[in-house]
Amino acid sequence: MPYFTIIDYVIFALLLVASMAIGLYYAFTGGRQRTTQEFMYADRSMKCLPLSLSLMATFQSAVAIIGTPAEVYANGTQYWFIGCSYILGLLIPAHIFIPLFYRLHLTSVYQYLELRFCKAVRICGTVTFIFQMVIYMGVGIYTPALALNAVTGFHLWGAVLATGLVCTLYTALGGLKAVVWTDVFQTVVMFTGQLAVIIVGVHQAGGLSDAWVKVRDGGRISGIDLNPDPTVRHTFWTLGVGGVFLMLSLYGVNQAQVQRYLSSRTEKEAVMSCYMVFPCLQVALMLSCLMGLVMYACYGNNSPLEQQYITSKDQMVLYFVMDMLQNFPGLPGLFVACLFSASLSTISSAFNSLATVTMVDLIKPHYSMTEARATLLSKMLALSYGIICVAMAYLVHLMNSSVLQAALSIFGMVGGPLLGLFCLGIFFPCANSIGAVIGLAAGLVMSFWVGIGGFLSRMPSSVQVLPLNSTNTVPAASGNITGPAVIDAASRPVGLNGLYSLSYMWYSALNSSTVVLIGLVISFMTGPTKGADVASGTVYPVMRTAQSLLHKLVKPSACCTSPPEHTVRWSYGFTVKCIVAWGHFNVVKLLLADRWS
Ligand SMILES: CC(C)(CO)[C@@H](O)C(=O)NCCC(=O)O
Ligand code: NA
Repeated sequence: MPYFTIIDYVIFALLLVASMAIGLYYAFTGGRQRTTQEFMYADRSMKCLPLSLSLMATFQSAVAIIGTPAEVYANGTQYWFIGCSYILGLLIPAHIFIPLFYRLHLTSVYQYLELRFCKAVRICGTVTFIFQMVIYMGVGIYTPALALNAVTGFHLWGAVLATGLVCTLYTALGGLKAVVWTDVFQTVVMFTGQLAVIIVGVHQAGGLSDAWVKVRDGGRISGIDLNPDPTVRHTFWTLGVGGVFLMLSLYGVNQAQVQRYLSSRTEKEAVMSCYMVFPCLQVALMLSCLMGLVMYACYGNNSPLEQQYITSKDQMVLYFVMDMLQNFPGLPGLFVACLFSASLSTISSAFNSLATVTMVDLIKPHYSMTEARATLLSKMLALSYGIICVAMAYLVHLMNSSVLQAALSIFGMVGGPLLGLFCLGIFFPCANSIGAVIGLAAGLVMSFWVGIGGFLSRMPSSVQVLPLNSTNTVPAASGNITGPAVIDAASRPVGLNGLYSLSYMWYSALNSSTVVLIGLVISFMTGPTKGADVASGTVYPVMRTAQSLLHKLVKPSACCTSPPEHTVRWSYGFTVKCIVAWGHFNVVKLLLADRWS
């Protein structure tokens, strides 16, 4: 078993000490974290650069650092096409969600739901968010600790507790300012660690051109896969289009991110920071995909998993690092610091956003209290979520699919319905509160039905039913869940199994459109909201914007004349119905696939 040297331990300890120091700095400077405005929104004075790094770091944890290379090693670079979804996935938040939320001067993104619908919808949204983030936090803290434990024998719960404790302390003491600035520092550590490993790895593989030849001959460079089948795990459509919905749920309506947009000095800077997430995310994606390729260049099909040095794909990256970097004292430590940096920056954002929503959405509306007391309570909340996080890590212990897929499935299963709820409010003025609550519930039911159904139908017992042809035993593909999806005509899933085998990358899209569709149907049945009753600034004028754009394109001089109101409303409604019907047509097709074939 590879081992850690003293320098490695020192580097890892330095990461924790430096993060703690940043937390203490913001606890004793500025307003000393004595108001909720400072604790939750950094006095709404943040600049664009730190915000953009922090925005990226929030959903980039050890899961991505070890999950993405493992994915690329096993199945090639197809996953890289998720980068295409970043374009729309960030442009839409920048131009629709951010201006709308920023101008409402919200205290939490769920306050929007009360403004647009009613208090009950706000509470439903908040509770769903807490549920999502608490599970995700567990995955985030457990992943690096487990990998470290499996590969070096480092104490599992020691690592969980050390990171959990440090992270809780600096979040509770330093507030959002500390969270953002530790994110910046941790992002630098993260990129440096990955880059160092890639450079040394390429060197070990015999240089750049040798490495390239190996990955190319090993078939790891995937061309664009335009297969429209929604059950294939990774194609251009599942990643590039399904991914947009995933990105919207994370970068458009997630409290952790909206909190950062709201804490910027100006609306323009909030939009800019969202734009700047694009290059940062692309760099992060590139580094982790390259890491997978370098691993392949070094091991070929002879993976340490194959040779049973390790027991799961998720231990591969760390094993690779320890294996290749034995002769570079300090580098293994740097990579472990990189792994934990990624996770610290994620769970600190989770603590802070959870403390914020619990305070702002669940406690403050019901109990009046002084500012000092509210701030103290927020800090206590951050602390309690730290404890919950460690407890969740224990639960995640029980999950057993690739961590990357697990995390992205959570985003789709719980974040998807939330995205649908916000879209229902923002794009459909006719939606009412009853529609919103029932729509959200329907979305969650759909999500757990498909998500858990999919999970169960992929369990070993049902796998045996499939014909055992030679394609099922590709060496790099361990297990049926993550193997190259070779679905031939005979084993193509039909009926309900068709729905269960839907690619997890579509979860967000399916669940958010379910919320919108059911929300609209219920709203029309119970009496749609009248245009005049909708609070101002809470809906986005889709048709108005589209038509003024069109007018500008067709005849630049006539950009200010808008068509009569009823035409706008009618064509808007019609377009929306067409889009929703088309989406659901595809789901129904999937369900009835057996009858039609
Ligand atoms: C959220 C995305 C998809 C954005 O690329 C990426 O950061 C990712 O794959 N995250 C996985 C979850 C995590 O790293 O915790
Ligand atoms: Na992170």
